[in-house]
Amino acid sequence: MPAQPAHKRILLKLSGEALMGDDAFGINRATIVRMVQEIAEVVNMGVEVAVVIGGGNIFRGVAGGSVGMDRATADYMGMLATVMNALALSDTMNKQGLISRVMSAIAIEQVVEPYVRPKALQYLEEGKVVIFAAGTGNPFFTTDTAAALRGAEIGAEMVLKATKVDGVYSADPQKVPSAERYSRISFDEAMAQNLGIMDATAFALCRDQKLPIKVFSIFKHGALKRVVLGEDEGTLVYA
Ligand SMILES: Nc1ncnc2c1ncn2[C@@H]1O[C@H](COP(=O)(O)OP(=O)(O)O)[C@@H](O)[C@H]1O
Ligand SMILES: O=c1ccn([C@@H]2O[C@H](COP(=O)(O)OP(=O)(O)O)[C@@H](O)[C@H]2O)c(=O)[nH]1
Repeated sequence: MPAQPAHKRILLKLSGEALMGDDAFGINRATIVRMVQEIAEVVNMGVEVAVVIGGGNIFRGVAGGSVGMDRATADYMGMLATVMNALALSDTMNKQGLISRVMSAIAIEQVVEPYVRPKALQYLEEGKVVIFAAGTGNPFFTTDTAAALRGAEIGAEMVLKATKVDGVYSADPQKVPSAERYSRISFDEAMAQNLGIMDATAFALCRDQKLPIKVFSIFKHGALKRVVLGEDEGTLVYA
């Protein structure tokens, strides 16, 4: 008998920057195709998958703000960047035989449908992949917070944060090579140590809702499937 998934419904957060692959910016075709193949594997196991996609490969509000732009304006540009990524992801999914629907937190109806919670739940029950675009719809937030928010709203059993590093470390591993990886850490410990893997708003929301987070590498082949099967992969952040 094939292995059974440990989770029925998950919220997958895909880092925008991971979509760049080895490119300097934008969306790397081979990278997005490979990501979709990994997602298809878990969808085909019967897991209901919702995705929150970032936008850092195209635009980051903090970067715009730092060069003198009004921060809120820069953040709206960042949200629009996530819509572009969502459309690219959805297109790639549909070409690979998955059925996906993009829902936006900001009104942009000629392009994608608005986020309506019951509709999102219906799509998930029908086995469609729902891609949440435009983050939370508010400036000064991140797509990590959107992942926590939407994860809680749809009753996901876990938030899966697919990123460039393979877990939560004692310090940023890209800056401190000697940092050690945790196999599990509580929200309180992660927040007390100010670990930069996720912003505090996202951590706090997940902690309050008792929604665990699994941090793992999007570049590691088969990692998503192993997380869904409940195998030892990445770092578990628990309440
Ligand atoms: N304690 C830590 N453990 C792991 N990664 C960390 C830590 N502190 C900072 N980071 C950094 O956080 C990044 C992941 O955050 P993420 O928000 O997914 O990136 P992005 O902003 O591209 O989406 C990693 O690239 C890593 O360098
Ligand atoms: O609820 C949100 C989500 C995102 N953003 C903006 O969109 C950008 C891209 O999102 P993020 O940086 O979270 O993407 P990732 O780190 O995953 O690439 C952010 O920098 C913000 O400027 C925002 O203003 N509100």
